[in-house]
Order: sequence, then structure tokens, then C-alpha cells
Amino acid sequence: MNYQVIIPAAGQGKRMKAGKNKQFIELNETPIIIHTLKVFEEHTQCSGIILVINEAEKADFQYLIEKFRIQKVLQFVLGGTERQYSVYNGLKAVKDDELVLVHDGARPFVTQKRIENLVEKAVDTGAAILAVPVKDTIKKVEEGIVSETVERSTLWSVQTPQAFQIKLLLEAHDKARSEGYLGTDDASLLERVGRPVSIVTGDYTNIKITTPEDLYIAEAILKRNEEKK
Ligand SMILES: Nc1ccn([C@@H]2O[C@H](COP(=O)(O)OP(=O)(O)OP(=O)(O)O)[C@@H](O)[C@H]2O)c(=O)n1
Ligand SMILES: C[C@](O)(CO)[C@H](O)COP(=O)(O)O
Repeated sequence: MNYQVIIPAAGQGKRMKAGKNKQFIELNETPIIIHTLKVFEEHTQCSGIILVINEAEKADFQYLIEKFRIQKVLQFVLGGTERQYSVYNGLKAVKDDELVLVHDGARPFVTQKRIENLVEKAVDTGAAILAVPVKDTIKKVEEGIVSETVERSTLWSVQTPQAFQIKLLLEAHDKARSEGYLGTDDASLLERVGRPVSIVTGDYTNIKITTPEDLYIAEAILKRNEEKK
């Protein structure tokens, strides 16, 4: 099953403290966003990319996709103040394809194999997300005091891509928008309206590059990937 992918890349990168959008930080002389785009550019099942960007960075993105010959970017769409709004803007640009994926521009290490597993599950169930079992013990804390230790066997660390039958995602976004609800991922918008969301096991290397320490981890992942080739 072919899919279109919305790639939100219109954040500020505040936690990275790089003074610029972290998508432009280079790993092995290639910007993070290009590493991410290449995965989908080279995936035959991907029929098109909707890239969500900051208006002020349009020329920068245009330059990069030409320089690195990313030909599947169908359209630039302007982002919003929140990730959810950026994704919604991207969603409005998706041509009536059956399946849509949403993938963070800041996650350059997703593999085509995991994408294929995800797509297969989403075709079957309507909604599926990549996730990995939590390794640390997670606790709820209120005013500096632990209020609960959450049963670890039930916890998953959720990633992207997240894959959806497009009408389900549109309905969920529209409802969240009308109710002023803001979620940190797209799947939560379906969950809140009672739509089942399936988990597909991902890789611990599918990190979201968020804080400066993640760049060291990213360099190590890239090095390992190069050695595996
Ligand atoms: N208004 C926003 C916020 C985030 N994103 C994108 O959503 C992905 C995940 O968001 P995050 O890692 O939080 O990126 P930033 O918002 O840039 O980071 P920060 O919160 O540290 O500013 C990123 O690719 C980011 O560019 C977006 O398109 N529009
Ligand atoms: C969508 C996501 O990557 C799933 O883990 C995460 O919720 C994005 O959070 P962010 O604060 O917008 O980076």
C-alpha cells in the first residue's frame, strides 16, 4: 500500500539551544532534515512528501531539497505555533490517498523495514504507531514527591512515523481543533475519540533529536549504520 507522509519540520528547536532550527544541524555534512527525507525519497511505497516548514526558512529548505535531489516533496506547507497545528496544515494538503504517515523531521534514523511493518498494521487496523518498551522505571511526581510508580510492563516510548487511514486522522484533528484539545502526538487525538491505535515495535535507534546530548548519540548511530553497510 502506497502512502503520503507529512513531515513536520517547522519547530524552533528551543531545547537544542543551537540558535537555529535543529533540522539544519549537519550530521556527516548532511542536514538532519535531509537524512530524514532520504528515507522516504528512497522508499518505493512513499508516493509523496508534504514538508511543513517555517515561512522564513522556505528558501533554505528549497535550496537543500534541490542540492540533495529530493524529488518526492510535493508541497511546502506553512507550520503552526504547535506541532499539532503544523501536522493539521500538512494534512489539509494531502491528496485523497488512503494512507497517511506523520513523521518528525527530527527523527532521521527510522528504517524502511519498520515503516513497512507500520503500514501493514495500519492498513489492517486503521491506525498504528511505532514504539519501544520503556527501559527505565517511570514515576509520577507531584511537587517534588513521588506519587506513583507506573507499572513498567505496560509502558511504551512512542515514536514516529504514525500511520493512519486519512479520514480517521482528519476526523480526530478536526474534533481536537473544535474542542481546543492539544496533544503531543497524533495518535492521542484518535485515542480520545475511542479509536483503537495499534503498537508496532520500533528501534531504540529511532531517536528524536531534541537536546544537545542527542547529537552525540546521533553521530554514534550514523557511524554504526555506515559500518553495517
Ligand atoms: N510548531 C511546531 C513544533 C514542532 N514541529 C516539528 O515537530 C517535530 C517534533 O517536535 P520537537 O522535537 O519538539 O521540535 P521543536 O518544537 O523544534 O523542539 P523544541 O520543543 O525544543 O523547540 C520536529 O521535527 C519539529 O520541527 C513543527 O513542525 N511545528
Ligand atoms: C510525536 C512524538 O515524537 C512522539 O514521541 C513526540 O510526542 C513529539 O514531541 P515534541 O515535544 O513535539 O517533540
